[in-house]
Amino acid sequence: MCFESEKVVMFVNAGGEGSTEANCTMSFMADSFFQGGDAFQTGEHIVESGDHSLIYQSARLGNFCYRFNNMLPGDYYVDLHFVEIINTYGPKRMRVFNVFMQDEKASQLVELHYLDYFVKSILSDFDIFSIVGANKPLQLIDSRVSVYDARTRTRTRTRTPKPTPGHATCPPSVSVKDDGLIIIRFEGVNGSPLVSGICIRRAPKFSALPVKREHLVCKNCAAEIEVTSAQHKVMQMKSTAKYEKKIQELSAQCQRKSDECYQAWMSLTAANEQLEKVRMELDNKLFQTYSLDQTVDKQAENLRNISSKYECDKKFWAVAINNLQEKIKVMKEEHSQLLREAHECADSIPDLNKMVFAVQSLVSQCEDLKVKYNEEHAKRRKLYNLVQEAKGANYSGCTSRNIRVFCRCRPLSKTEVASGHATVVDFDAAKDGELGILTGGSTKKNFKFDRVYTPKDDQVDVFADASPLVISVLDGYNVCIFAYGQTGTGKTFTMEGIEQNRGVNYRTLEELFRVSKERSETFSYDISVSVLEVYNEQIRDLLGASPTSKKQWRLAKTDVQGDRLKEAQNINRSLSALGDVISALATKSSHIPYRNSKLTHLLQDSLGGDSKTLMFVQISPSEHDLSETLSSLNFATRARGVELCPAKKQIDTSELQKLKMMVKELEKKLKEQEQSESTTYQRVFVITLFICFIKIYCLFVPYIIHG
Ligand SMILES: Nc1ncnc2c1ncn2[C@@H]1O[C@H](COP(=O)(O)OP(=O)(O)OP(=O)(O)O)[C@@H](O)[C@H]1O
Repeated sequence: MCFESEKVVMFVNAGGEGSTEANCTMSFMADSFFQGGDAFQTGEHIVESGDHSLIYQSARLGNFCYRFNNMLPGDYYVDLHFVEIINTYGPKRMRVFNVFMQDEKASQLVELHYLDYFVKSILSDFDIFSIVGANKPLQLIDSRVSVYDARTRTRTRTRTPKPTPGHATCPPSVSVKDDGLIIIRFEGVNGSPLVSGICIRRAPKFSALPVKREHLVCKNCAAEIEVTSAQHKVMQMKSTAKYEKKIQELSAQCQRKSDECYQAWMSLTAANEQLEKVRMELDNKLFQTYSLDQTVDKQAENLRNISSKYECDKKFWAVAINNLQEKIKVMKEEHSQLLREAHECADSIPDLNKMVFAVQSLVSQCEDLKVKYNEEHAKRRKLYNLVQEAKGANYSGCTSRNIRVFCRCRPLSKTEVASGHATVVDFDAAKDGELGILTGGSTKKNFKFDRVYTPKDDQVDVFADASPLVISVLDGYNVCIFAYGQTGTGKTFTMEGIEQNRGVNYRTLEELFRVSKERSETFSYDISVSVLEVYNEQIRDLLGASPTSKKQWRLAKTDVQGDRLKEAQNINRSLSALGDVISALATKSSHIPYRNSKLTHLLQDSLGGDSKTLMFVQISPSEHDLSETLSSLNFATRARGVELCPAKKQIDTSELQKLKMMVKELEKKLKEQEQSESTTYQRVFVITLFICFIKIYCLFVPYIIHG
C-alpha cells in the first residue's frame, strides 16, 4: 500500500516566525493555534537539521496545547518535530513529557524510528535528550512512511542507510469529525514539555495498482493460468469489493464503537464532573459538620460553665437570703426594743429635767468648791512657810528672822593623814547643832549653828535641809544661799559638788523645776537664773562671761602666787566690811555699811532685807588650819546673830528690779575693767587673792510670775 498523494495542510513553526523555503516547496506558518506556554528561540547551530534548520531554532515550551480549528472532516497525519535546544548539556531525564492527540495519548500510537533501526517506543515519558542528545532534531511522523528524510523531505520506502536527524513514525491518521478540531496536548512528567514544529497532512487516498496482465497459479495442479486484465480487474474488483465491504463493515463497526466510546467518555466525564461536584459538596458538608461540631462543643462548654456558675450563685444567694432574713429578724427585734425605749424615754422626760437641774446645781457646787480649794491651797502654802519659819527656829533656837548658818567640816585629806595631821573638831553634839574646837590641851571652844555636818554626812543630807527654801522661792520669797570659808574647805564641793555627786546648786535647780512642773496645772512660772562668783570686791557673772574674760581670769589666778601678802590686806578689808555689816545688823545700828564692799553691797537685801538667807560655813578639821577655822566660826556665829526683817513675798517686783539693776551695773563695770588691759590686770590680781579665803555663790530668782 502506498499513498496516492500527500497534501500538507499546514506546517506550524512552533515558537518561531513564518517563512518559506528557498525552493518554494514548503512554507511554514508562524506559531499559532497554541494555548499557554512560552516561545523560545536560539541562535545555536542545529546539526543534521537539513533544509528545515529554521524550525529547529525555535520552540514552544511549558504547559501548553495546540487546538487546530475549522479542519475539514477526514483523516490527517500529524508530524511532530522536536529538538533539545535549551538544556543542551543534559543530563538525561531532565525533560520528560507525554503527548496527547484528540485526548488520546499519542504514545500509544507510535513507533519510533531512530537511525537505521526501528525502536518501538511510547511517548509517555518522552525524553529527547536521552534519544538524540542536544541540538539534534527528532521527528514523529506518519508510520506509513517508514523513513522520512528530514533534509530532502523525499519519502522513501527503505530505511535511510546513513544516520540523519532522528525521526519517529506515526501510526494511523488522526480522524477529524464534524467539530473540525484537532487537539494536541503536551503534559510534563519532569520539567516542561517542548515542541519545535507541527506538520498536519491530509491522509492520502488508496489507489489501485496499474492494470497489467497477470498469471494465476492453480492450487490443485500448479498450472499457470493467464488472465486478461479485464478478468483480472473483475477479480480484483470483486476482491476489492469484498474487502471494501469488509472495510465498510469494520469502519461502521469502528464508528459505532467510537461513538459508543465517545458517549461512554462523555457520560464518564459527566459522571466525573458530577462526582467531583458531589465530592466538593461532601467536603463542604464535612467542613460545615466539623464547624458545627466545634460550635456545639463550645456551646456545651459554655453551658456547663453557666450551669456551674448558676449553681454557685444559687448557693451564694441562698446563704445571703438566710443571712438577710436573720438580720431582718434581729432588726425587727431591735426596732421593737427601740420603740419600747422610746416610749420609756417619752415617759421619763420629766425625770430628765429633774436630773438636768440636779447636774446644774452640782456644777455650781463644784465651782464653789474650786474657789474654796484655791483659798485652802493658798492657806496651805502660807502655813507651809510658817512651818518653814518654825523649822528655822528649830535650827538655831533663835527667831526665824536670823540668817541660817549650816556648818560643814570636810574630812582630812590623804596628804594630811599621811603627814599625821590631828583633827581639832569634836562632833559629839553635832546632832544638836553644836561643834567643839580643841584649841590646845584640854581647852575646847563650842559653837552652835542651825546644822552641823560631820565629814560622813553626804550631799543628800545637806540638800535635804536646804530644799525647803526651794518651795519658798516658788512661793515668791527672795532666797540667798552662800558658802563661806577658808580655801580648800569644801565651798565648791558643797555648792557645785562633783559630776557623780552633785551639790546644792544643781539639786536646787532640779527641785525648782520639779516643783514648778508639779504645780504647772495651777501656776505658770517664768524662771531665769544668774550665777555670780564674788572674789574680793569683784563680781563675776559665771553664765555670761566671755571667753576673753575667762582667759584673763585664769591668767590672773595663776599669777597670784607671789603676791599673796599684798592681797591679804584687801581680803581682810572685805572680811572686815562683811563683819562690819553683820555687827551693825547685830547691834541694830541705824547705819549699815553695805557699800563698804561689793560683797556686802550685793548681799544687802539678803543680809538685812526681808529675804531668807542660808550660809554654809566651811571648815577644815586639821590642827594646822586651827586659827582660820576659829576665825571662820567666829564670823559665822556673828552672822547667825543677825536678825533680819520678817521675810515677805516679792509679789511687787520692784525689789527684784532693783537687784537686777544692781547686777547690770556691776556687769557694766566689769566690762569697763576688761577694756582697760593694764587696769584689769591690777584689779584681777587683787580679786584672785581673795578667792583663797572666801567664795560666795549667789542664786537669784529675779522674777517669778504667779499664775
Ligand atoms: N565634805 C567633803 N567630803 C569629801 N571631800 C570634800 C568635802 N569637802 C571638800 N572636799 C574635798 O576637798 C577639796 C577642796 O574642796 P573645794 O575645792 O570645794 O574647796 P574650796 O573651799 O572651794 O577651795 P577654794 O576656795 O580654794 O576654791 C576637794 O578635793 C574636795 O573634793
